[in-house]
Amino acid sequence: MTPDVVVDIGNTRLKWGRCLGGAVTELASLAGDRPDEWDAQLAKWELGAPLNWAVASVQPEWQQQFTRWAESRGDRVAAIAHAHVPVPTDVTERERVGIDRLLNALAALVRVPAGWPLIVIGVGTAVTVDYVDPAGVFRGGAILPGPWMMAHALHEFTAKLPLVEPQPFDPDRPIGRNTREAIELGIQSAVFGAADTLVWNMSQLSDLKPVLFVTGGGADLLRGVGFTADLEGAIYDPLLTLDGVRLAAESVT
Ligand SMILES: Nc1ncnc2c1ncn2[C@@H]1O[C@H](COP(=O)(O)OP(=O)(O)O)[C@@H](O)[C@H]1O
Ligand SMILES: CC(C)(COP(=O)(O)O)[C@@H](O)C(=O)NCCC(=O)O
Repeated sequence: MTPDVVVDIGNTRLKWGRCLGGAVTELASLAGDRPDEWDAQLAKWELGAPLNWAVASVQPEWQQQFTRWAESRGDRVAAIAHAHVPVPTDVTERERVGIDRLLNALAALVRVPAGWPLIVIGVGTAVTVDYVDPAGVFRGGAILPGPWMMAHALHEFTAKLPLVEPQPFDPDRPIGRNTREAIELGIQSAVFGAADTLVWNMSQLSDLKPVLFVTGGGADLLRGVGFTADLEGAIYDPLLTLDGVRLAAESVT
């Protein structure tokens, strides 16, 4: 099917991608459980009915609510399942891999000539770092708490730590001089340090230099950082998952 809008439902935000001319051209990041926001976004994009939606989700409750809302408008909603993602995997439980991780791999694979190893970092509620080998096989990766989850955990599990908004990594600030700066630096270092180590370890799996993709609502927190690994290139693409949904929708009849 050819969707009018693709949807990526994460654990914090519901993302819409407007599709025009075989590409995702615009992104909207919306609340996962706010039909009033969805109505407003439709009006903003001046979209009528009936629409074709392709939806991929790692949050089943929001997916149900979204599907009910769209179907009540008379729209068609295609749910993207693992079987729709034409990316071979070498993992022990393919069906349990977050579909967003597989969709990122699919979209990354079409952006790079065949034969290159790929690494995809997703910075959202969780951070994921995944490896696609030179044969195009998704080999799995790592999952760690995302920056906002870390900020919330530090605030909620302590008496004295304020809730801090994660900030972009700043290599010129190696020391936090007050509580807030110390938390910001701790979160930046946790995310970048983990990502950098994982990327380096994954880069050792092949003689070819990997191409790195960074996506997710928090991708900007890593923008401009220098990774230790020797990379063929680093591509920051906030539309990666949504483009994966669009590509997977081609497998839906
Ligand atoms: N408390 C929060 N926790 C997580 N993300 C938040 C929070 N508040 C705002 N955000 C925003 O939500 C987005 C989360 O990234 P996104 O990739 O959409 O995550 P997910 O796919 O897990 O829903 C970020 O753009 C961030 O700015
Ligand atoms: C790891 C994730 C929580 C990331 O989700 P997000 O941060 O995008 O909301 C999601 O991909 C997920 O629920 N995965 C299931 C387990 C797995 O991928 O193995």
